[in-house]
Amino acid sequence: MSAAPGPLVRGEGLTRAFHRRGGLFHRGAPVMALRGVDIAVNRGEAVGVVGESGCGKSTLGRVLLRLMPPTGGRVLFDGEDLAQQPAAHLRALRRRMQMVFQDPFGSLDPRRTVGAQIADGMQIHGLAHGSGARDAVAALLKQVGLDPDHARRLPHEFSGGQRQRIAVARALSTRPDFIVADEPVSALDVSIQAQVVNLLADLRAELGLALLFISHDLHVVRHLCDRVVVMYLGRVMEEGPARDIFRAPAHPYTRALLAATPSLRHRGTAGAPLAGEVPSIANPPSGCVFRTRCTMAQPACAEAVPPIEPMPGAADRRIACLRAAELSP
Ligand SMILES: Nc1ncnc2c1ncn2[C@@H]1O[C@H](COP(=O)(O)OP(=O)(O)OP(=O)(O)O)[C@@H](O)[C@H]1O
Repeated sequence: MSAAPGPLVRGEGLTRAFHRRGGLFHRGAPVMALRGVDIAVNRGEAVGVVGESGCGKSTLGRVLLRLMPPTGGRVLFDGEDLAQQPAAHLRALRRRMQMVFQDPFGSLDPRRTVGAQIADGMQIHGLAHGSGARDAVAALLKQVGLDPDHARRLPHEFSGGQRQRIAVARALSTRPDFIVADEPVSALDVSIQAQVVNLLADLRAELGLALLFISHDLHVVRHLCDRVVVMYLGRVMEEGPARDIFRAPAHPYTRALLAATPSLRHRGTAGAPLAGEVPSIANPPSGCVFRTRCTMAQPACAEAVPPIEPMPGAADRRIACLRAAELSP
């Protein structure tokens, strides 16, 4: 397996527009779900993506896996630009990247046994057939904490947590290096969320997987992730080691997000909780998109989009704020 230097996955200047229908002859202004997002995920690293609903987290995950193409920018997987690959090579790269979706009920075919569904990826990619595939399915079920004999059952015979384990087994079936988990536990009972999170954490450590973990739940992100990317209205506001960001959030948006989670507040660093509604993503504020809710906004914030840059005094963190120098931890 090749191992180009640099991150396993890199998104550069990613934009993604969605066109809305605006009547028979008129197309409404596009929704820009991503606006110039740069992101890197290193081998074996877990990166959390957080931000309020609609800020572009799922779109980012899908674009990185090329489940949808970006409308601008590019995605490099192991150093290779996904948009430039011939179909056969793209398929080979795809084997190495998988997704676990939020809804364990909708993501499995109700009419096929879970074993058959777990075996699909192995067969498509020529990894195992026949009894080899059956053995591999049994091993995967065991690896995710299920009885190997369950391969013969249909999805409706399982609970939500068990189905999400099956979805994880299916994602692992192609022996990926990179998994995007999009809110993988938010549809589950609170009582079993931790079990599935712990399963993902264990598998990541055991298999050396890189993980993009999309979540509203900051506690889970703190528990699971090495790094955090904070998004707002299609842009990255702040990024850095999870430990540092949770200990000392810098961007006013990150501070406000953490302040909304009382158990994550830290004396001296918590800002005011978020006030007001998220502006429409179809018509975001000029300049810094967060300025209309920011307690530190100045007139200059309306004029230009602040670039995301290394934070003064913390080279492994990046922040998009005109007042970054005042915010350094
Ligand atoms: N297929 C689509 N067609 C049109 N608009 C879309 C599509 N997918 C996403 N959007 C829009 O893009 C924006 C970002 O959506 P996205 O699902 O990426 O956000 P999110 O942060 O994952 O939200 P949530 O936390 O609610 O899942 C939203 O305004 C959404 O309505």
